[in-house]
Amino acid sequence: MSVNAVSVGVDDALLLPATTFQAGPGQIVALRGENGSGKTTLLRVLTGRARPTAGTVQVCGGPVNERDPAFRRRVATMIGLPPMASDLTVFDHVALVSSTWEQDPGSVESAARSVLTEFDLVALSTRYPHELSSGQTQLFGLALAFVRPFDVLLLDEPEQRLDPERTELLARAMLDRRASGATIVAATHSDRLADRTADRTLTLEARS
Ligand SMILES: Nc1ncnc2c1ncn2[C@@H]1O[C@H](COP(=O)(O)OP(=O)(O)OP(=O)(O)O)[C@@H](O)[C@H]1O
Repeated sequence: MSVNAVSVGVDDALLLPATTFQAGPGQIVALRGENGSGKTTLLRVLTGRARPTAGTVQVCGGPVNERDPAFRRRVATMIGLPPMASDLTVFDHVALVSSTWEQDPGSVESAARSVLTEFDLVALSTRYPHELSSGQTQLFGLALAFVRPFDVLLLDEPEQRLDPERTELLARAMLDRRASGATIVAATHSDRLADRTADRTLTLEARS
């Protein structure tokens, strides 16, 4: 991933000041900075949900294009909670996402069970989304991001609503995917998560 002098502006507002960084396979970058410094905007640029006003971006060696299935196959994101179907259980959702990306249909159920175990959600497998606490909902969203294969994972404050034990589950899941060669960029306000996982920190400077 290569970000070169990328900035984002809307009318007179500067959402992201000029930012440059690189991240390779097997690296975790913690994106730090105070509220409003541009972390989510940078993640949105990396997913293709926002266009840079200036600068260049490459993800997985090519241009960013959310509409390209090959790009989406390689890049997973969790920016806010994903939409959820009120009449599908936690297990149904996770299996549905897994089945979208898993080449071998016979592996879907085991992949779903594995990620539910990883995020301590097995006991909640048969619940509906509206039957989860806020922290459990966050874990559920994370399970939907982590159940699928990816080369690049973009996370926006993934530690939100999590207690220290569940934050540790998240850290372990991130380190596990890093060990498999993934590049992870995580915007976070958690010193604990950054200290535990990050190879590098990129701090966006606040504007006056
Ligand atoms: N559509 C918009 N028009 C103008 N300014 C915007 C717009 N969207 C976001 N901003 C501004 O862009 C700046 C960066 O927002 P962004 O959400 O990227 O910050 P952040 O670092 O993720 O903040 P937080 O830590 O609060 O999540 C903020 O000052 C925000 O008010």
